[in-house]
Amino acid sequence: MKSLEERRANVLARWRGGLIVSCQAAAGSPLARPEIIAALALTAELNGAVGVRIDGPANVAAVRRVISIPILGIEKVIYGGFDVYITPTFAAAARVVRSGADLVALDGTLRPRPQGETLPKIIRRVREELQTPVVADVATEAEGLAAGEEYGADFISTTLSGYTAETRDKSGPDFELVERLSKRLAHVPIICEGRVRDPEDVRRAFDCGAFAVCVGTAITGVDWLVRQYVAATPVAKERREAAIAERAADPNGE
Ligand SMILES: CC(=O)N[C@H](C=O)[C@@H](O)[C@H](O)[C@H](O)COP(=O)(O)O
Repeated sequence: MKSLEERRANVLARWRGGLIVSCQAAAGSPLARPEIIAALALTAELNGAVGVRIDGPANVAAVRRVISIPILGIEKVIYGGFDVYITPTFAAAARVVRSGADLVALDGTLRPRPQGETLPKIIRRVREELQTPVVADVATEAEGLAAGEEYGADFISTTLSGYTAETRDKSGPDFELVERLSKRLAHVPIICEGRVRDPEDVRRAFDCGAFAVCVGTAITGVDWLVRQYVAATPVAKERREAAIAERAADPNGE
């Protein structure tokens, strides 16, 4: 098994200044199949991406068979009563590492976690017991500083900005968070992730001090992309108008 330091050095050398492509598909999408996720990941590699972000052990294993760039593994698990869902437990992290991930991203907020686990403890266990570097997915500057300075996360990603109670009002990539964290955390690389929609956003993220940029929906979110274009068609407009008219005619209807 490679040591934590070897893995960390490998990713640092290969990811600096590069693009990570998040290859995910929502449950229920016809794209949510390991062989399709693997094809998306290989497409990313062949066209110059330096890494991929992959959800779930079965997808990680399928991707590992076809690419050689580092895989950032996550496992999204929903537990009733908890808001954290990105690799919420040590067991989830262990599953993606066993399936072939080179590093693990996990919820880096201080929100309560299932099974009484805590962020500092999960980060320590992933690094020590799995010898695997950790990316902390954060929403705020305070969370990034805590994860990077106090709990030993190897990388910080702005993934959750816009998706927590405190940051719900944010739209677009959080360039300000990238800038603040990269100034304050000189030794912890910052990944800009979340709502990066075009190449100009990527340039701006690097200008703000990002170490790497991760793009998902704008590249691999085929379901989302089709919906955006459909929404701009006359057919969609007619459907919207018909629905409004139907509700006006029968306000108590289903
Ligand atoms: C908040 C959350 O659950 N983010 C997820 C994390 O894995 C993914 O759903 C995103 O697609 C990913 O972060 C990339 O972002 P975007 O798809 O906006 O480029």
